[in-house]
Amino acid sequence: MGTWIDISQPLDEKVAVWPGDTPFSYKVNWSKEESGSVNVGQITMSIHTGTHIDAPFHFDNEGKRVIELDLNLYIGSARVVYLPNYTSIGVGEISGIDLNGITRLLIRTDAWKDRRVFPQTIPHLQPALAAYLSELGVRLIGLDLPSVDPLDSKELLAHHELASHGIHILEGLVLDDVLPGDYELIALPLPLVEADGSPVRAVLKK
Ligand SMILES: Nc1ccccc1C(=O)C[C@H](N)C(=O)O
Ligand SMILES: [Zn+2]
Ligand SMILES: [Zn+2]
Repeated sequence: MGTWIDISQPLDEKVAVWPGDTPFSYKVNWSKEESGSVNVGQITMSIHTGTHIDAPFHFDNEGKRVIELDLNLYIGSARVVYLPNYTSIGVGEISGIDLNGITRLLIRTDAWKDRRVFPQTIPHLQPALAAYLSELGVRLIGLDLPSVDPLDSKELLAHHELASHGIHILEGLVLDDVLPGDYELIALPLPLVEADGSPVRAVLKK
């Protein structure tokens, strides 16, 4: 008890990338031999790769950028719930689970089986879940999936409904070995001033 566990996807060239989006790359751009002192690396990636948060600017031109988001959303108590085998998750699917007093909700679906391959289809969040969760006090929702909407959605109804109810989005978690229950979460975004999202190192402690 009391040790932090990593619930983040490793970032290397094998990480699954949204179809058509920028591949991940890391390279030593200035080697120790060249610089005379140090290896200096460079990363290139889409922000929506691996474990990351969405800022509202991702889906709303008037929405907040990463730097404007309240850090307190991404640190603190979180409840993990297990909802496997659904094609979508809405009030009906979640209403049997006690969420009273929960600020941060992490949903383990186990639906993204091989995380090295971008999924064909995922369970999505039903937009009406946003109002239900915000009524309970939820401010952050995290999933073990690359999106909260269907992968082919252009309207991104769940993204918009969550944002309009003050619920922030954390995607691409690794919850394979995480049992339902209460934890401490840290999943801090980088201080990216203009960005539409940020990779995070997400960790949990019982
Ligand atoms: N990277 C993309 C490239 C093209 C189109 C969508 C995406 C997304 O990332 C959308 C997804 N719903 C997301 O928020 O992570
Ligand atoms: Zn995203
Ligand atoms: Zn998203």
